[in-house]
Formats: sequence, C-alpha cells, structure tokens
Amino acid sequence: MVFNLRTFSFSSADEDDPTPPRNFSLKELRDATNRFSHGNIVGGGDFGAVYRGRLADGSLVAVKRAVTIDQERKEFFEREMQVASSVSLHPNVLNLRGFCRAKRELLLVYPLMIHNSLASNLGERRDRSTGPLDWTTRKRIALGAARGLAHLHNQGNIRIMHRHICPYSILLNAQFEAVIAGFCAAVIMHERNVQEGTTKNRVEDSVASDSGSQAYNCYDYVYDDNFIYGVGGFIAPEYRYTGKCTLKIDVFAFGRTLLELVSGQGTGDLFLLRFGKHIILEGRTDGGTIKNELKTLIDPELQGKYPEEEAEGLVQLALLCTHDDPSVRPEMSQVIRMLETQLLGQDPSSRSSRSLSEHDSTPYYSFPPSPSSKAAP
Ligand SMILES: Nc1ncnc2c1ncn2[C@@H]1O[C@H](COP(=O)(O)OP(=O)(O)OP(=O)(O)O)[C@@H](O)[C@H]1O
Repeated sequence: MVFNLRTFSFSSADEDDPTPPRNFSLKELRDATNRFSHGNIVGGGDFGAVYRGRLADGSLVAVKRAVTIDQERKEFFEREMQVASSVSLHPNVLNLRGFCRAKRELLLVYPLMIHNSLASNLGERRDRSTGPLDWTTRKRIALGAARGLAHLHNQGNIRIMHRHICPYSILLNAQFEAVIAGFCAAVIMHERNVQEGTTKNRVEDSVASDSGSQAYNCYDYVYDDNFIYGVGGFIAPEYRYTGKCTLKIDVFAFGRTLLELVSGQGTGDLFLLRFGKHIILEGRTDGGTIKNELKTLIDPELQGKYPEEEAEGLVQLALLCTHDDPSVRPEMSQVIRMLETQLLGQDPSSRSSRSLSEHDSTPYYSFPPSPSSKAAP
C-alpha cells in the first residue's frame, strides 16, 4: 500500500511513477465542486478562487479557477503547467493532478490539502476546530518546507526558483506535513534565461567540491525580470530594487516564513524591525539578547511549551536566511542540515536521504553563529 500524494489516497500504484496531469472536462470539475459553489471555496490568490471538490473516483481535490483570462492569468497557468512537467515527485511539493482549458476559463486541479495553508493555521486561525500548531509540528513544518524547497532548487539539471514562498504557499496535509504549492510565479532556470553569476570564488568552490558533475553553482545564476513577484515583506531586497534574482530570494522568503512560524503572526517588516534588524542595527546580536527577547516574540499560542534553545536556533537561522546580503544566506541544502542538527539532534554523518539529492556536495555546516559580523552597520 502506498499513500499517493497525487490522488491523496492509498493505492498499490508505484509512487515513483509520475502520472502526467490529466485533461479534465469543465463538466467533471463543475460536478466535483457542486457547480463551483461559494461554500466550497478554500482560498484564493492572483489566479482566482480555489474550490474544494470530490471527483467521480471519490478523491478530494482543490480546483484553482481563473474566470478572467488575461495575459497574466495565461502566464500563471503556463508556469504551473511547466513546473508540473519538470518537477519530480516529492512528498513536500504539491503535484499537479490535472487541468482544463475551457473557452472562458482556465483551471488547475491539485490534491486537496486538508489543513489548508500554514497562514490559515497561524495567528487569526480560520479553522478553530483544530488547536494551535504545537512546537513539534512547527519543527516538522520547517523541515518539510525546507526539503520541498531544496528539491525545487536542485533536482539534477533542473533548478526551479519559486519566487512566492510565504505562509500562503505552504500547505498542510492530513498529517500537518508541509507541502509547497503556488507555482504561478516560478521560473525554471536554464541557460537560456539566466546570466552567469559573478561570484567567481563560489563557482570555483562548487566545481572543486563536486568532482565535475555540476559545472556551476546554481545559486549564482541570475534571472532578470521586469516584474517583481512576491508578497510584501517576503521579497528579498536585491530583487525588490533591481528586478534581478537568484535562488537566494527563495531562501530569504523561507527565512521570513520561519519567523512567522515561530511568532505565529503576520510579521511582515515589523518582526524584523523589532527583532532582527533592530538587534543587528544596535549591534546586539549576542545569544544573550536573543534569549532575553525570545519570550516576548514567540507565539503566545504555544503557552511557553517549547525548548528555548530550539526556538533561539530557529530564530537565528531565520535571521541568517533573511540577511540583506544574498551571499551570506545559506543554500537550502545547508538549511536542511542546520535544521536536522538543531531540531532533530541528528548526527550529520547519518543524514536523512530525503534531504539529499544525488548532486548535493555541500559540506556539513553547524548551526550558524549570529549574522551580526556581516551585518551592515
Ligand atoms: N491543494 C490545495 N489544498 C487546499 N487549499 C489550497 C490548495 N491550493 C490552494 N489552496 C488555498 O488557496 C490559497 C491560494 O492558493 P495558491 O497560492 O496556489 O493560489 P495563487 O493564485 O497561486 O496565489 P497567489 O496570488 O498567492 O499567487 C492557498 O493559500 C490555500 O488557502
């Protein structure tokens, strides 16, 4: 028996066999969603409303529906389709189950994630039937989201820049595992749409450590766009001001998401001003200060039930990921190792195979020191 994330059901099918997305008829999706009834809406974004539905085979789905078909919606649709055809199956990445190109609408069909988004489980929780996320669940979410993002960033020759990581694009399945979704702004990095990075040392490091299988460091590849995607405080400064981005913009957004995960609040710039930037600017990044501030910053819904050391470590990692200088931010494979060591107490020599791709050659990093030394004055 295999739990299939595509159909969100148990089946005897081989989970590594990626079924190509199916072409649904509009009628099938109308029937599944009770004619797109308002009561079935589970969320929405720039593409359109998202409806809960049940297909004729009994499986639960989320149907993303655009009823205005403009250039932007067409691009969003194509991007989600492209990601679906490029990304290999991973438990922490949402897989496209199907699509529908009707005359006046565009629809995307995904397996339904029962617990909706991370955003809807933090702060003003929409669903009060489940309790607040406990610390252990938050740790699993942090690690799962990191693994999903690392998978997008490095799976063989394909690197996918998500560009829209935030608590709304991290969904939670029945076991509260993080599943990355929302690929409408994603970019598939390849030689045609990137310029080679300029940080020579890092390229050399990468080549030297990788016995020739990877001739460049994908985190140095730059994608130039004339449109800035993303949500307010989750947009990395270098991207916001230049329109140029590398995979490090996703690391920045991941760091911001971690801050929301521990504080339980829509932190935006406020959190960093209060905790991150404020401390960095004041030169007060020593562990003692973080410890002192921690209690006032951690989500009160946790009712103090969290190991302080772990919370402190998570905040330090978040601050490192959100550093203004992208070269200081770690790569996602390094983030996974820091999380595994800090949160699971895992020996790096017995690292989980789930967190490593074949091409992963990054040396082990211990949990980061405070980013103060590299911070702007
Ligand atoms: N598979 C799913 N299962 C459950 N809820 C979902 C699913 N997909 C989307 N949602 C809900 O819809 C919201 C918007 O989804 P998504 O981010 O994919 O849409 P979008 O149009 O790409 O959004 P954005 O405007 O942020 O780009 C999510 O935050 C979540 O609440």
